[in-house]
Amino acid sequence: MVLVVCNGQPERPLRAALAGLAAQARVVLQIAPSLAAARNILATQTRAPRAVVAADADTAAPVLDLLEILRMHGASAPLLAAPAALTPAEAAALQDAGVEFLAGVTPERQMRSLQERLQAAGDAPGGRRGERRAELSLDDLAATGETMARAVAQGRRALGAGLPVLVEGPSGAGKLTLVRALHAAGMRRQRPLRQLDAPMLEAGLGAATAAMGVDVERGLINDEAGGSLYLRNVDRWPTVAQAELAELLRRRGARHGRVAAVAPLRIFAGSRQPLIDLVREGRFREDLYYLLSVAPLTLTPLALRPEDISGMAQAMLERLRASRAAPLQRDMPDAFSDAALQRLQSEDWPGNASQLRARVMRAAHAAAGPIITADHVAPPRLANQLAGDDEPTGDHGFWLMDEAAVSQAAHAAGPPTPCGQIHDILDIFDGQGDLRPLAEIEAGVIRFAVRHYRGQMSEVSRRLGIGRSTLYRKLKDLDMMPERDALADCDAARSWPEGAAAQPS
Ligand SMILES: Nc1ncnc2c1ncn2[C@@H]1O[C@H](COP(=O)(O)OP(=O)(O)OP(=O)(O)O)[C@@H](O)[C@H]1O
Repeated sequence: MVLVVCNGQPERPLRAALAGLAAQARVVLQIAPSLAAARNILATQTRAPRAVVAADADTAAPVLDLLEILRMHGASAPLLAAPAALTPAEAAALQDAGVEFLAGVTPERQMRSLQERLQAAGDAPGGRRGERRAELSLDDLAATGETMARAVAQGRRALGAGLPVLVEGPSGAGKLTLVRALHAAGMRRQRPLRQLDAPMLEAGLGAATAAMGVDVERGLINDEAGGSLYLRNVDRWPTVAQAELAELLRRRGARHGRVAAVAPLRIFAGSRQPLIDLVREGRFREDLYYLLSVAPLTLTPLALRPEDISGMAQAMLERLRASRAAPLQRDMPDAFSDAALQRLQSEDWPGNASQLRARVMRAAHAAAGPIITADHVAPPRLANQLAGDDEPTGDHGFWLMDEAAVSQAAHAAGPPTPCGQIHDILDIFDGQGDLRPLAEIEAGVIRFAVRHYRGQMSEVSRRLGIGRSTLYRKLKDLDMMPERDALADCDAARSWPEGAAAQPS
């Protein structure tokens, strides 16, 4: 699915170009005529978009706002835009944010550029092509806050012992950033850090590693690939791939025995959910869990570690400055006011570090002087609306090419708080005033309960009076598994144990 965000219903030339794209590239397009509509689609879709297009944004601000919404929902899809009039500073701000530019001045040419981009992305599933790499070192990370400092210290110990490292934490918490820094600090830094992600594994582990140019046997068992391998989102790996990986790691262990510390390939794994919970629920192989979790590190949600926020925001700003050419740095702020930092610390950050980064970029762009003030870091106007500060705009319509998504999104359209209100979700009547089928009402109740109890599945199952396995089966039937479901994502922060610090390795 490609999400196309417009300012109002698209004009005729854009509509024609979109129709052409849908037909030629055979992609499902979802058109959101406002940022609020885009947010609703992201909150209700079970499949992440392949790409997001800010179709008629002329300036940098709405594109950066959209980026923040994407980060809030843990969407790592590339964001593409074709703003007509940008100052060099605005262009640099968008580039820093990883926004890609569509070529051409006409909608038709721009959509052709999008089509080429989608084709080019076909060989990089799961990759984050839109994200510019400006690595943070372990020292940089350790300086950002207590939780990070603890995780870094434990990570360093694991590096020294040559142990596989499992990093757990919700979407956008900084797992990959930590893994990159650990890789860069280790003995294998001259060799690449490769990533294997769940979407790459549909055809099995062998096919996925072959696509990376690595033979499973030689690369992963005999370690000829060298460098590091990051097993991203292992909590979402298909069962077959879990079995293949467990077998490979066992054979690798048998081969290297106790000399794993000097083996040329280091294994990292990342999980958005506490893996042990999945083991208990029978959704993750126990043997694989023990193979991967020799040195577990936990990055709790940002909301649970407000002491990390100012250090992270400063680090993000510094990195942003460093990534710009010297003449452009002069126009950039270089510090936050105390009030700005306090404001950042007072927010919930459901999208964690990803969302914070998007906000910092937006603030750096908005600030005219050397200091970022509290006003600059205020949530985008849309966030205020969603938090109920403004009147609802009523602008939640969709012009969609996917019928299922229309009805799904229409159900959740316009929740006045980020977690919705009961009448938005539990409408037992259809548009004609007739009762909805029981299955639909039940789906609404489950959806509401997941939101209401902030993704805490044990609480949801207790309150609904059903077992956890029944709950998970129903979620699966409804295509609402928590990790895929932005409803739970909305409060993923609370599904992690409060105050859970990084575990000793
Ligand atoms: N300690 C930090 N300091 C500065 N920036 C950070 C820090 N941690 C994360 N970031 C930034 O936040 C963003 C999200 O981080 P990252 O991709 O590492 O999250 P993740 O937990 O791996 O996400 P996902 O679960 O979606 O894969 C990145 O842009 C990264 O640069």
